Amino acid sequence: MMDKVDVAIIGAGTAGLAALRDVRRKTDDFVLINKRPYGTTCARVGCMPSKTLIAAANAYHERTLLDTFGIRGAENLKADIPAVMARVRELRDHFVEGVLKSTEDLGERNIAGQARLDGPNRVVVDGRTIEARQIILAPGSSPVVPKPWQNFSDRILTTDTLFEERDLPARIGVIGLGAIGAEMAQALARLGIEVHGFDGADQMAGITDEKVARTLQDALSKEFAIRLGVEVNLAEADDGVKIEWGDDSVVVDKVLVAVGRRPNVQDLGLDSLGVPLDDKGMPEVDPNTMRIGDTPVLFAGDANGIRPILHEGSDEGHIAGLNATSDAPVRLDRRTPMTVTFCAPQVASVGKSASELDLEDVLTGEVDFSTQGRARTMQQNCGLLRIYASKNDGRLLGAEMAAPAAEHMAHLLALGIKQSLTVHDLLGMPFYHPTLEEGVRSALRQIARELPPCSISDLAGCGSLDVEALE
Ligand SMILES: Cc1cc2nc3c(=O)[nH]c(=O)nc-3n(C[C@H](O)[C@H](O)[C@H](O)COP(=O)(O)OP(=O)(O)OC[C@H]3O[C@@H](n4cnc5c(N)ncnc54)[C@H](O)[C@@H]3O)c2cc1C
Ligand SMILES: NC(=O)c1ccc[n+]([C@@H]2O[C@H](COP(=O)([O-])OP(=O)(O)OC[C@H]3O[C@@H](n4cnc5c(N)ncnc54)[C@H](O)[C@@H]3O)[C@@H](O)[C@H]2O)c1
Repeated sequence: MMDKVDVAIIGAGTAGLAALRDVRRKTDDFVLINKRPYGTTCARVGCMPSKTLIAAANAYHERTLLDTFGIRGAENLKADIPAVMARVRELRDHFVEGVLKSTEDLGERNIAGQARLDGPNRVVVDGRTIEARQIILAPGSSPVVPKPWQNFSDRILTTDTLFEERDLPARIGVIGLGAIGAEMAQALARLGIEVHGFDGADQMAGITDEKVARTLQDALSKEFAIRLGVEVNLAEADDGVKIEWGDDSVVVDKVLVAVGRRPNVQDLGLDSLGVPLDDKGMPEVDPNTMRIGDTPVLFAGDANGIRPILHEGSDEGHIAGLNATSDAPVRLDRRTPMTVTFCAPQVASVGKSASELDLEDVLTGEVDFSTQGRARTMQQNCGLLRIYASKNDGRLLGAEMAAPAAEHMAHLLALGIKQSLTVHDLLGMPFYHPTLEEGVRSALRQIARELPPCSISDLAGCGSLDVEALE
């Protein structure tokens, strides 16, 4: 049987659904093909259940601060892990249900099955061939579990299985301390589990600024064991899994593998497109149109490996949807880069990261949150924020931070970078007292001291009082 449609979308994740929204505005002649399960990585096994678990862990962790606030009796609090996990799933189910509703009116245009390209205008799903004028690929990504570790079967967890656990064991190893590993290792530790975290790299959570990386490592090391720059091996143990590194080892009950995610392209038929593929089997994609070369195929979301985070995947779906339904190419500028990792202190990067700049060649201002007034009142006085600005004109270039409420400061700085603002422009804004944002002002003022002074009639030139309670 051969069907013909205007647009075929492969993948009903965030990118695919964003594409669908734009395609539907122009035509009803489409199909959405999705390999089960439905519900998106974000809602089902990603952003939402992970943040729900983190919220529970942080709520329980607050008890460690209560005595200092003068609030007694915290030692009687207990984390009921089965109840914590049940709430994660309950909320997860709610989020997934909302996603499922968004496609329930598609009828036969919603096809459950694994799609494979058969040339630039054909998709095969369960033996059915569909010819499409334009094809949008959005098949997402999956957790990587190195082959030898797969032998440890149910001792191995990934974020595809973690949230299904009814209870959690006493000892968990977390291998890979990128975004997922840093978030989950700390959450598990805060729930009272003995956590051993490992990463092959020397820095965690994607931080590239060495000073910020060290601050994060010092902070997280107080909560769980961290070994960086190590190569680990797994071995059988009587009562669990032995994690070995160098001459050392530790036995844990389960291991959460968080060493990255791989694009779901293995059986996608990209080789049938007739375009060059790199050594990972990936084609080149124009990030402003999402088109693969001159083909009628657009490639969006985690699977293209460009910016594998949610708002970027959603943008890419939008760009792909526009291009699949317009006669002329639609080129969209991409947003100011921004990432946030939801550990505590939160990690964020905005604009250019330290690794993309020559730090000798830019102005750098920083604030140490250990002595920042508002952070101290809340017992969140831990972290470092570093801002980078151009030596020529003081224009903001980027920032990296491991700081309290970094998610909010990152958005503020992203606005400044997007608007091409200078350090003095930002210092001209109001900074309310006492806020964590006053920390941003301290870092900006440090940079401003390296720049020609602004006019005496400009409040941006107003300096610091150098008094903790007043900054
Ligand atoms: C634990 C975790 C936490 C995260 N936290 C955050 C966060 O806090 N903030 C953030 O920005 N990002 C976060 N992310 C990343 C974010 O979830 C992803 O970037 C986003 O969900 C990717 O969306 P997508 O549409 O590309 O893929 P997906 O949502 O995975 O959708 C792809 C769909 O395609 C289907 N599919 C695959 N192959 C085929 C095929 N051949 N045929 C048909 N269908 C196919 C899949 O089954 C799936 O339904 C997190 C990810 C994880 C795992
Ligand atoms: N808050 C967020 O935005 C958020 C949260 C979770 C996940 N995500 C996204 O999900 C994706 C996957 O996250 P992730 O943390 O799995 O991947 P990642 O690539 O961010 O981190 C993987 C980490 O594993 C380490 N590693 C790789 N192989 C290793 C090995 N054999 N032994 C020890 N360490 C090893 C790497 O050095 C790296 O630090 C990312 O693209 C991320 O952006 C985002």
